This record gives sequence, C-alpha cells and structure tokens, in this order.
Amino acid sequence: MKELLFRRKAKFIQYLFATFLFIIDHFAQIGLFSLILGAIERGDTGYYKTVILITIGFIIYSPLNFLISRMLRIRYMRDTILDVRKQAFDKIIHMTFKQYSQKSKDVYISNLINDINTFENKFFLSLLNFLINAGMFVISLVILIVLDYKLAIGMLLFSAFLFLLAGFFTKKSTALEQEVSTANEQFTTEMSNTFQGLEILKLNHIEEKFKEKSLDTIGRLERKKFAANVFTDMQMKIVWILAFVASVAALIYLTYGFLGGMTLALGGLLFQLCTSISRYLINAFPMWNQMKASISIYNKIAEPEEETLSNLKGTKPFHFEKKIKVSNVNFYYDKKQILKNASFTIEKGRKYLIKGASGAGKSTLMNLLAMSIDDYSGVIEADGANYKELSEKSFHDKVAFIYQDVFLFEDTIQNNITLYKDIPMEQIQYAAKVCGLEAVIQDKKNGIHEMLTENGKNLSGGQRQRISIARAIAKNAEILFVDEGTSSLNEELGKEIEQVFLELDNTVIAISHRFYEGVTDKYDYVLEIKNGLIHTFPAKDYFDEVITC
Ligand SMILES: Nc1ncnc2c1ncn2[C@@H]1O[C@H](COP(=O)(O)OP(=O)(O)OP(=O)(O)O)[C@@H](O)[C@H]1O
Repeated sequence: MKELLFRRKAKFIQYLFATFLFIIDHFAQIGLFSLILGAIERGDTGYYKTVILITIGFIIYSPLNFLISRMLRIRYMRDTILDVRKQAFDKIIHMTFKQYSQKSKDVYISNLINDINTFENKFFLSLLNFLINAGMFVISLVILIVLDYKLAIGMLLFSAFLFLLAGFFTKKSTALEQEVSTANEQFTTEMSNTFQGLEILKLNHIEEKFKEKSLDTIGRLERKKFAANVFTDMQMKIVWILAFVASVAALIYLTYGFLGGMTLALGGLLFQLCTSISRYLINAFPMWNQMKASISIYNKIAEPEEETLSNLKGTKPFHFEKKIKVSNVNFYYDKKQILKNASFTIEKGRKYLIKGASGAGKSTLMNLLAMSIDDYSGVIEADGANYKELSEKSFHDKVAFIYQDVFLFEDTIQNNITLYKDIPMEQIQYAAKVCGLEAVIQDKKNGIHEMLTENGKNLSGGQRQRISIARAIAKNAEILFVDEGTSSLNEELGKEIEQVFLELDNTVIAISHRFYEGVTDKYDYVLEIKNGLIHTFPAKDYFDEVITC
C-alpha cells in the first residue's frame, strides 16, 4: 500500500499540501471568530473596521483555497485509482491458469468493479478526512499547549484513551468490509448465472423462482452493507458521546478561568480549540478504521497472492523429444479416489484417446497431463524432468487445447489463428491449409485479414473448430489436448475435423464419445479408465473388441 501511495511522490506531496490548505482555511475561520469576539469586547471602531476588512478578505480567499485544494487532490486520486485498476487487472491476467480456474470469472468481475468502487469511494474519503482531522488535531493541540498547557494535557490524555478504544474497533471494521466484498462476489456470480440461463428460465416459466433467489442475494448484500455502515456510525456515536463529555469538562474548567479574569476572546478561543479537538477525534478514529478496511480490500484485489509467487517456482523449461512417463499416480477429489496407481507412457507423435464411462475421470486425467492439476501423488515426467519442476509458461508455449466450444476474438482471422504471436505468414497459411480453411479465407473480402464478429458468429461450427486446430498448428504445438473437440458438430463434419488432427505429426491426447468409422481407429492407443484404473490398449485391438462385442 505504501508503495502505491508514494509511487507518485510529487503528486502525493501536492495532495498533502492540498490537505494542509484545507486545514489553514479551518484555522483562519477559528481565528476570525476570535477576532470578531475581540472586536465586540473592545468596542473600538478602528479595530472593528479592520476586522470587517479581514472578514471580506476571508470570504474571497476561502472558496479559492477550496478550489485549488480540490484540484490538487483530484489529480493524485485519479492517477492512484488508475494504478489500482491496472494492478487488479494485472493480478487476474497474470494468475496461473490453475489459480484462475479456482474461482468463477464473475468473482473477478466483481473484484474489478465492486471492490474497486468500494476502495475508490471509501479509501480517499477516509484518508482525506483522517489527514485533515489529524492535522487539525495536532495544530490545535500545539496552540492549546502555548495558551493553556493544563487544558492541553487533559485533552491529550482524552485523545490517548480514544486511540486505545479505536483499536478495538479496527478488526471488526475490516471483517465487515471483507464480508461486503464476498457478498458482492456472490451477487455478481448469481446474477451472471441467472442471465446466462435466462433462455431456459423463460422457456420453462420459472423466472419467479429465480427472482426470489436473486432478491435473497440482493437482500443479503444490502444487509452486509448496512451492518458495515451501522458499525462505522456506531463508532462515531460512541466517540461523539465521549467527546461531548470532554467538552463539558473543558467548559467547566474555562468557567473557573473566566471567573478568575480570563478575557472573552481567549476563553472563546480555548473553548473552540477544545470542542474542535473533540470533533477532529470524532471524525478521525472511524476514518482510520475505514481506511484500514479499505486497505484490506486493496490487498485482496491488487496484491499478488502467496500462491502466485510460490507457483512461479517451477522454472525448468518443458522439453518433449521422447516421452511423458506417468508412474504410480493417485489422485483424489476430497476423499474420493479418481485415479489409482496410474502408470503409462505417452510417446511423442502418437495419438491417444481417453475412454471411460461418464464420471470415470477422463477430464481429470487430461488435466493432470496438461499440468492443470498438481496435487497428485506419484510422478509425471517429461523426458525425465518432473512435471512439478517445470515452468507452466514454457509448457503452455508448447501445447494447445481444443475444446468443444471455441472462443474467438472480435479480430481478424489471422489474429485468431496466431493469438497475437509473431508467426511467419507461410506458417499461418500452412496451418490454415492443413485445417481446410483455405476456401473460407478466399471467400472473405479481406482474406485472412477479415474481421470476425463477436465470438466468430459469422463462422460455422466446423469453421470455428478448424480455427482452433489451426492455432495449434501455427504455434507448432508439440501436444494437442482435444476435449470433445468434435461433439458439437454433425457426424460428417465431426469425422472430417477428427481426420484433420489425426493426420498431423503432433502428439494428440483426446477425449471423445464419438466413434467415426474409418477414422477413430487411426488413434494409436486407447487409455481406458475403469474403476480408477487405467489400461492401455492399441486402438485397433480396442475397437475391434468393442465392435465385435
Ligand atoms: N472439482 C471437482 N471437485 C470434486 N469432484 C469432482 C471435481 N471435478 C470432477 N469431480 C468428480 O470426479 C469424477 C471424475 O470427473 P471427470 O470430469 O474427470 O469425469 P469424466 O470421465 O471426464 O466425465 P464426463 O465424461 O461425464 O465428462 C466425477 O465423479 C466428478 O463428479
């Protein structure tokens, strides 16, 4: 947090100066009030005129001072909030895939919108109020020490007591702010799910049911916000009552002073200083807690997590010249064992098809081989290097994923194939040709530079899937992980696409429920999962047996 605040030193100093301007204005007001009291007491016309001139000067100076102070503060706040937004976005975008997939994408959206808004609204407001009130407190106390040190000691003791009291509230304030943040995440996720499934809700006339559920979530969020606000108000009220008691005590003390010959101007000034000190404390302490709560939100959304740092530990480059060896791998989801003592080998250039009943563990196995899961026992090695020591980036640079749903960017066909990497044009054209995209590209007015509309809506399912295979070929991926890559296509198209990646030289590890006559049996091996055990079969034998059975 300190690093964020001091990143723009010059602007931060301007921010502090702007706060100081605010404080000057406040003390000018107190001084003016005292001068007016003095003028009434003295009844001197010349002095009276001087006070009127000073008052007019103050009326002109005060709004100007406010304007300058505000402009200086806004510049700093704007730049710092921009930094927070960038940092929060960076944190999400640089998460490892494994970390990212632990939460729903809506949680990240909530962090980027709701949490940043909370931080923006609360942090600077509380920082400003805290600085102003703390600054005014110090100045008032110094003046009070000069004018009446006994009164100053009394006020200092009272402040120390309030400081201790505020410490008790800090933990609760932070916890409440975190609860609001979590409720925001739940709200965003639920809303997103509801809207994604709106078509089903409407077709089945169950909107009302979901409306009730949504209202519950909104209610929960509002209750959390209410609790956080009430707690801040409650702190203010407690401090306010104590401050009132302190002001009454100061008034009694001053009354004795007045009876002992103290002037009206001095008495008025001392009383104002005491009540102001109380007021500064009333404002400063809850703001301090609010500031700490906002900092906890900043840490949550913008500071890298321990896990991210520890995940960077795998630094060895991924090489796959010969084989990936899986030895005695066991994997559990909670207490349920999914894979038992799995041992097999993936040879370079071979095509593997993972088979098994629904829920047998096919995706789990693919995730293990794709480095998306690492909390397994046993060893997976690529050319002798332990998977757990490999750099995730190096691995992802050399593999490609082909899913049932292809995500396409609103950009050119070329950028959708290269995924913004610097790949020679001949390689891109080769990839497009191998995947049967040549005719599609020729058909487009701008060829390979044709823009795709949102998520490639101007392409057919088959064309979209071909682009996803072209990505793998263009990047020269050593392994293609294909998870139901043809399931959304019709039989004929599915067969054509499956044929494309089975004819590649690359290693393919695929999951498919489909059997395409004359194509599926071109896989080299089938890895069948049954009751957690993995059996390797030459594909021809496996399908001959299945078909015969
Ligand atoms: N994140 C998870 N947490 C807990 N259990 C899980 C999780 N993911 C999957 N499972 C369970 O692990 C088992 C294997 O799941 P997996 O998705 O690997 O099966 P699959 O063979 O790919 O299934 P399908 O063919 O239906 O897609 C299932 O019983 C599933 O319920």
